[in-house]
Amino acid sequence: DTNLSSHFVLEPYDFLFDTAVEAYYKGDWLTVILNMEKALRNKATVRSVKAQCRMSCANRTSFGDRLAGLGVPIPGSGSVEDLGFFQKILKRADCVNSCETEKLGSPTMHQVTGEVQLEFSKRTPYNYLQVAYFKINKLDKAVAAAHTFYQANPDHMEMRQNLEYYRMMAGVKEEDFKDLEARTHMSYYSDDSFGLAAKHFEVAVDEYFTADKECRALCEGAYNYDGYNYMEYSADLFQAMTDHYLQILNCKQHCVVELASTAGRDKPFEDFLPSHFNYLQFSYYNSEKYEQAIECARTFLLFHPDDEVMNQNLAYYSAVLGEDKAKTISARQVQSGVSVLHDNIKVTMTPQQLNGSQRVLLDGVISDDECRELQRLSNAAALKGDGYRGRPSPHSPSEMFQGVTVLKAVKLGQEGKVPLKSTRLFFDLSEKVRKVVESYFHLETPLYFSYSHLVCRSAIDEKQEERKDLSHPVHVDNCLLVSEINECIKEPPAYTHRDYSAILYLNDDFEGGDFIFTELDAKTVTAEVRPQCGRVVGFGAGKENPHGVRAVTKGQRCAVALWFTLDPTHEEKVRTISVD
Ligand SMILES: O=C(O)CCC(=O)C(=O)O
Ligand SMILES: [Fe+2]
Repeated sequence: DTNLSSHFVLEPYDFLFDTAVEAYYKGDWLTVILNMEKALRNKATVRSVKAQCRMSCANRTSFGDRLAGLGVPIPGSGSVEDLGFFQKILKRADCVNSCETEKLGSPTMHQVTGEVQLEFSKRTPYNYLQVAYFKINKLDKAVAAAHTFYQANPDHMEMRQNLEYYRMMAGVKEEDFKDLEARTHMSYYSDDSFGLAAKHFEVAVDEYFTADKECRALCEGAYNYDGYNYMEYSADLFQAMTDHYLQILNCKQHCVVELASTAGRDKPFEDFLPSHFNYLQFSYYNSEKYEQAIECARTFLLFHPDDEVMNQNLAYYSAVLGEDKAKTISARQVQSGVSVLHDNIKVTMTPQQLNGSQRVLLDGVISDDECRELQRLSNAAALKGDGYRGRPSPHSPSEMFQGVTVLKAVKLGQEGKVPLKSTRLFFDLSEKVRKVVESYFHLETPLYFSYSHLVCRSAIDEKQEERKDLSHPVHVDNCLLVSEINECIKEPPAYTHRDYSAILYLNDDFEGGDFIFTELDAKTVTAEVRPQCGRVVGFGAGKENPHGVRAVTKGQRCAVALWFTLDPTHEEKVRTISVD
């Protein structure tokens, strides 16, 4: 074997960690330090090599976001288009594998147990290091290790006392209290950072995008299923690959939350990226750089178009700079997947215009092509799944009803019964709606899917005469409406964990079918929404929003009904396949 590099093996960090812990109990402080420091270094190396390999392999086997090919179905195994796509995934996995092997030794050597992962995420190594440094009189390092550990364990009394003790010691300096694990894109972000100079926030925004790219790259590549590699995975290969692909998608979607989270805080920062632009515009305003302030204000408004304060700021900066000049300055290009409120999404009606609270009507959320594809998916699923054109409606004898959940769509995709591309679109577009709703209502914590349902209702032509009923009776999504007494009972069997709802409409070529909001009496209509492609009605799922659907008297009405929860334990099954 002439390939020397293939013999290189980076020492696995779990092994180093164990060695250090063993040495700790023998009081061999130098061995603790040597091995623990190396464990931390090697863990970081594994992560960055993985990110680099995935990024460079993604560039070499790029398939962008489009699936290429002809889309000719092969019975029972997806379509040619899906297979071409997965061939590329396999090629990429191969590339990632050899890249990692070259730089780390066999990648399987660096797989660690969940327990070890947990120790590192709780920053336990710094607890050991703190003692060891202290014992050999490396005070500055002991302080930094203690501080680093404490950031992730703010309830740790002993470390708090240690820190107080260090603070009083001679020779300890303020700058010794540093967080050795601070993520660069976080380092300027704290509650008192308003006074900081704009250039710090510029750096933070850049670093955010770098971290985002890295997080997404880490989602790619060869995954293991409980320790098994792809090729040994016992399930059908096609299914293995689709599972994998969904994991990647899911993993990438969690990057936004991941990037806004930090050790020692149980919640992610609210609205992480938009906040950066808020700080930035404020800093530019302070230094009278109005052009930049306008740019940042506009960028912030991409996320929160109706934010009153920011709109006022923008008006003020524009007046100072001159309206004509201000008009020529546009928002910064924020990478897709990070910014969700594109210019083409518009708030058509605010809660006030809809005569209620926690209600919004948005337009332009998805395109005409996307609407058509989802409607096709619904019809294909009805054909392949539950018999032609669905079943009698559970709500009205005058309509037929067909529904497909994401889980069902994924299954049909895996069985080759509907194009996987459409399944992905269902997945992606519902995610887009989720982000838009989360962002519009300025939620403090992430919104999780609890159920997603693509639903079409079709009028039965011969049953429309004398019709008085609704297509969907007035109800509340998270409690049982008793309209006779104007009450809503929030108890099972109602889906009490639902916190927000959104309906994404796909078409308008039918008669009837308007969405209505009512009072708790289920009679007094407070607002009406005419469905159309790309329109979303989003609302709180509680008793403030009783709603229903008027009779569909001709044609087919299709919509994606999405229910969200703030409680991660109720996250929808298909979206929670865990990774890493
Ligand atoms: O399709 C609609 O417009 C609303 C449906 C609805 O409210 C529901 O399914 O809970
Ligand atoms: Fe509903």
